[in-house]
Amino acid sequence: MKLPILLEMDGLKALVIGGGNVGSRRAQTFAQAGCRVTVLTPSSEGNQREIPGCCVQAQPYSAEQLEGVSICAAATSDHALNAQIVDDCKARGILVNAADDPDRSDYFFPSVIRRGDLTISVCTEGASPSMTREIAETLREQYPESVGEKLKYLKILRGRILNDGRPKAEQRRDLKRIAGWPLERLKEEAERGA
Ligand SMILES: C[C@@]1(CC(=O)O)c2cc3[nH]c(cc4nc(cc5[nH]c(cc(n2)[C@H]1CCC(=O)O)[C@@](C)(CC(=O)O)[C@@H]5CCC(=O)O)C(CC(=O)O)=C4CCC(=O)O)c(CCC(=O)O)c3CC(=O)O
Ligand SMILES: NC(=O)C1=CN([C@@H]2O[C@H](COP(=O)(O)OP(=O)(O)OC[C@H]3O[C@@H](n4cnc5c(N)ncnc54)[C@H](O)[C@@H]3O)[C@@H](O)[C@H]2O)C=CC1
Repeated sequence: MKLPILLEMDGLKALVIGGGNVGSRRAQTFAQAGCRVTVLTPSSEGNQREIPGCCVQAQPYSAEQLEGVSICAAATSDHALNAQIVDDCKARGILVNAADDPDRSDYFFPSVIRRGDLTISVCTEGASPSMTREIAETLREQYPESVGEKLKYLKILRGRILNDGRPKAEQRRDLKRIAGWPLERLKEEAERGA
């Protein structure tokens, strides 16, 4: 069973094998999360592709490349190779995803919507990535960028409430109440106490 948790990825070493469409997307996802990312591509593809924030190496995969790696994504179009990478990672306790094998993957890449401190993640565990995309689109409209701004003020007000020395029950009541306030009111209240 897959558990949705938010992992701190800063500084972790990630290895992506295959620098095609899917591989470069995976690599950028890791890089944006602060990982140190290496992408292995066949030497024939050499310097064809640059992937922002990633170290692209025109080298074949070998299990030695897994040294020091925390998380791995096998994204080649070679099914047998992807399966070998999964075996090698599992033998070493490294978390692994295979782009062509949801059943053997330790984790999935969901569709992610970020609005400031709000993270919404959608996944159908491979049943229908198209449906995932559709649901994510709906959520993007339902939760516009302004939600991130709201959260910024809620965080300030929450900090204040938790430090105001009142009984816990009263604080909780207020925390629930302000969560329903519109942006303007939150902003006003947060700026008033600043
Ligand atoms: C298991 C998983 C990978 C993992 O994480 O391990 C996986 C597996 C596979 N996808 C395939 C196909 C497609 N994937 C997409 C799109 C996305 N796929 C994504 C995730 C995942 N895809 C994971 C499960 C997530 C879940 O189920 O919720 C998203 C969310 C994130 C991302 O990839 O970055 C991104 C949407 C991002 C967004 O826009 O929000 C589209 C649609 C499109 O591109 O428009 C198609 C074609 C239409 C279709 O098939 O529906 C195939 C067949 C490949 C083949 O034919 O060879 C496989 C392999 C298999 O099924 O075996
Ligand atoms: N969202 C998802 O998870 C999706 C997954 N897939 C799966 O992902 C895999 C890759 O798909 P794409 O990136 O679209 O294909 P692609 O053809 O764009 O890229 C495949 C890459 O694998 C590389 N490759 C092939 N053999 C290799 C080897 N021995 N060593 C290193 N690299 C090697 C190729 O050079 C190429 O760069 C496929 O298995 C496909 O079934 C495909 C579409 C969506």
